[in-house]
Amino acid sequence: MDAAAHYLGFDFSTQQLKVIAVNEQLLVVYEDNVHFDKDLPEFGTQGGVHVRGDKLTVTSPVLLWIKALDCILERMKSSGFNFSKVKSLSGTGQQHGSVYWKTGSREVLNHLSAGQPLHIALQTCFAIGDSPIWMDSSTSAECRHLEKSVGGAQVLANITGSRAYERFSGNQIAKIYKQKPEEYSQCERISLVSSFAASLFIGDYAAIDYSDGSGMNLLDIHKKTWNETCLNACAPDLKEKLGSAVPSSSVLGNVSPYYVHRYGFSPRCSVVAFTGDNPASLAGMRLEEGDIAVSLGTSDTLFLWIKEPTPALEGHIFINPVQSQDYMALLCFKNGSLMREKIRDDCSSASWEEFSNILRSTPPGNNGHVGFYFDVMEITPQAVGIHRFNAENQEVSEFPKEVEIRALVEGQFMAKRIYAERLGYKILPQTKILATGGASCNQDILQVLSDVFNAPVHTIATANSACLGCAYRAAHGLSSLTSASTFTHVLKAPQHKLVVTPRPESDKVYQPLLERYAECESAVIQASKIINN
Ligand SMILES: Nc1ncnc2c1ncn2[C@@H]1O[C@H](COP(=O)(O)OP(=O)(O)O)[C@@H](O)[C@H]1O
Ligand SMILES: O=C(CO)[C@@H](O)[C@H](O)COP(=O)(O)O
Repeated sequence: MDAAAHYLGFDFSTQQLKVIAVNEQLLVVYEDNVHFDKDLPEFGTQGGVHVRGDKLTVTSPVLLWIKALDCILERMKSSGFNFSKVKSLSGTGQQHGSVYWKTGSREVLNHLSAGQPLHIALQTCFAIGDSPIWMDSSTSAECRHLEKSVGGAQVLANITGSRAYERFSGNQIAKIYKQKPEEYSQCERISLVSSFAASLFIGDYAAIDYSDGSGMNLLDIHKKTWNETCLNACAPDLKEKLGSAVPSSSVLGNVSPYYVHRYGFSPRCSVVAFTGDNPASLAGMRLEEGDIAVSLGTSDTLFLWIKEPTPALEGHIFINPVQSQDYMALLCFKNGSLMREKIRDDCSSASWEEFSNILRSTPPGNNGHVGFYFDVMEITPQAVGIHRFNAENQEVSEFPKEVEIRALVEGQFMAKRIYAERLGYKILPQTKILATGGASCNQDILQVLSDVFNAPVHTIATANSACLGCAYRAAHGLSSLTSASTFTHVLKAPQHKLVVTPRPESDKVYQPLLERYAECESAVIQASKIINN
């Protein structure tokens, strides 16, 4: 690799846009973020999103993401960042969100003028200004229709890696087509958040990559092509609007002249396909066989690198973002950081420090108290509401504050272990948990994770593994142009750091509690079904 080269990774996540630059030794040399609520208050988002009146529909303004890119690049420029050193860049976006480009927008993208910020140049380019995002759960009817069209939920999972999920883009597109047929027909290209962001950099429509494309309920994860039955079940002319999918390490082209003239990028700076934030984290965490990654971002996710896909009715299989002949398994829990923040505000004076002190001073196992905290309709499992059980399995209406905090954190991690084991994952003596995402800086939360899984927890130098993974992917994608496409130089990046090990006797405490948690969970799922019907 070139001694003076830099590689950039961008992360268009739910609450913020982040950027990381690494040097030729893959060490981080620049890091920044634009926080949507705080830095761009004119869009009026909360946690980066707008939750609509029905509480099921959740969107984000597409121009917010574009203005955030203008902001972060301007800040880099003001800080003296030397864009001409950037040999390649890549990026990632929150998964499943979809962007609807109006007919004629390709022309606008092709002819961006360096004198104008992107959010002004592109302000009329979208047929739908509020993009549906991963937190949306308003498409149950579309999901049932899609499953029926292919012969059932398991058949759909066998083809696309997942049964129909409300947030998956195919079902979101189907809803847009049904509710806004005019806007749908005005649209010449549909992007994912990741490929939309890549389009901004190449000044043209960027292809969807295999890995993020696996989160749409449309891509055949074995053949790596769009499945015609799924496309037709969702909306007409969808194949043309999506374009072809490409391997995640593809080089899409060079940055558009816009970036050369406005920011001083080299005209030879390559853009490597953008992917979903969880696939990007997998690349950033450098998972090895037997390891399990837990991302504690806006959502909590758990993922593994797998060779043989066995799609199930819970969880997802995506095409692997590093080796496209392999796969990754993923479980997503919607009530992650925002739920923890809510309980922190109610029970520990809005202070993470106090929250941590309470976790430290309460006993593992919480004297038998277990809780389920689903502020919004959960994905895994499909259930809603707050449910608390005492040691006798009786549902109670309140817990003391310190019991509440431990019940929340233990419950979140017990659910992760139970669902990972149902997917066939086995915790072995050599198992490592690799933690990332905003909450992975909290050692007391990680101690509970370690105790519940009875395995050590490691982190990498930054909690932003998705963003870092994209800087690595930028370097990897470029090297694949000149040499064999391996990820080996990335494996030389700084190693993981051991943060916590399980406390003695953890297994004795949590084995019986896990069984009780699963029993109580069945009652909670049942109660949610009754409320919904
Ligand atoms: N000290 C802390 N303890 C627990 N959680 C934290 C702490 N610091 C930040 N967080 C959580 O990290 C979340 C943001 O995580 P991040 O991975 O950056 O999100 P995303 O990439 O989804 O935008 C915040 O919502 C916050 O709740
Ligand atoms: O829906 C999923 C994964 O299937 C979410 O994990 C989104 O990809 C959002 O990610 P974060 O903003 O929480 O990192």
